Amino acid sequence: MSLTMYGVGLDYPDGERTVTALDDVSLRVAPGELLAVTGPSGSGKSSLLAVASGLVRPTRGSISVGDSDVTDMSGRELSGLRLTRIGIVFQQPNLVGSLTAAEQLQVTEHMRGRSARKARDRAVQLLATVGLAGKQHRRPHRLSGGERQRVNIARALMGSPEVLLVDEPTSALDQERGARIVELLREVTSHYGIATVLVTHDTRHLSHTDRTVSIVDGRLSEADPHHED
Ligand SMILES: Nc1ncnc2c1ncn2[C@@H]1O[C@H](COP(=O)(O)OP(=O)(O)OP(=O)(O)O)[C@@H](O)[C@H]1O
Repeated sequence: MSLTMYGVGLDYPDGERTVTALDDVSLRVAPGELLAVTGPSGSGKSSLLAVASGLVRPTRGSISVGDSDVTDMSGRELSGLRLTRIGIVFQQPNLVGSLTAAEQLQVTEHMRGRSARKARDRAVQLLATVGLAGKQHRRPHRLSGGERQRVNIARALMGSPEVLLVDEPTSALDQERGARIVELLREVTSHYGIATVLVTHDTRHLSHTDRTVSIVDGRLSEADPHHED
């Protein structure tokens, strides 16, 4: 299923004025497509992910996952959407220190109605998919920064999302580990046919993405990744 935004605007109140964080944003991300969104600090990148995930309601415009209009949904329906159709990879992995890698993935599975055994099998399988075969028993302090980010990505895949929203996944990693994380996103996007939006400051990894758009003052424009630096 694709992610579609049409004429999306987001205003934040700021004293007597409003700040326009998103201004008439329209885009479509197809299944299996990895779209990079770049832009300077404060340009609206996090706002774009926040409205796409339904965490923040846009002031104007419409957002759809497949043929479901996200902007019409109740809070309860939006929670269900994030559980089963949208995966979110936050910048910081936010792993629970006392849980193993597999348990990080299993912890919310009862909300999806999966049995403990099925959740365990899926967690182990997804950890292998992201390159962590045999490391399912490790707690976060025994994983590297790149490995923690892989657990974060595997956790976002547990609900078999149609749309994956990824916020600055390479910011805490060196060049090589960052490049491998973007390669991994490329692989899972193609393999599972997910529509993926990757927000990044880091223009070094854009060769692995299908398309790049840039955002400045809340407005999107197509960018040529080879002329970004
Ligand atoms: N809760 C809020 N209240 C008021 N203004 C906000 C709020 N959140 C963001 N903004 C403003 O909206 C604009 C876009 O912010 P956003 O966080 O989307 O940018 P960004 O591109 O993600 O920045 P960064 O790369 O620094 O994380 C900025 O001008 C910011 O100051």
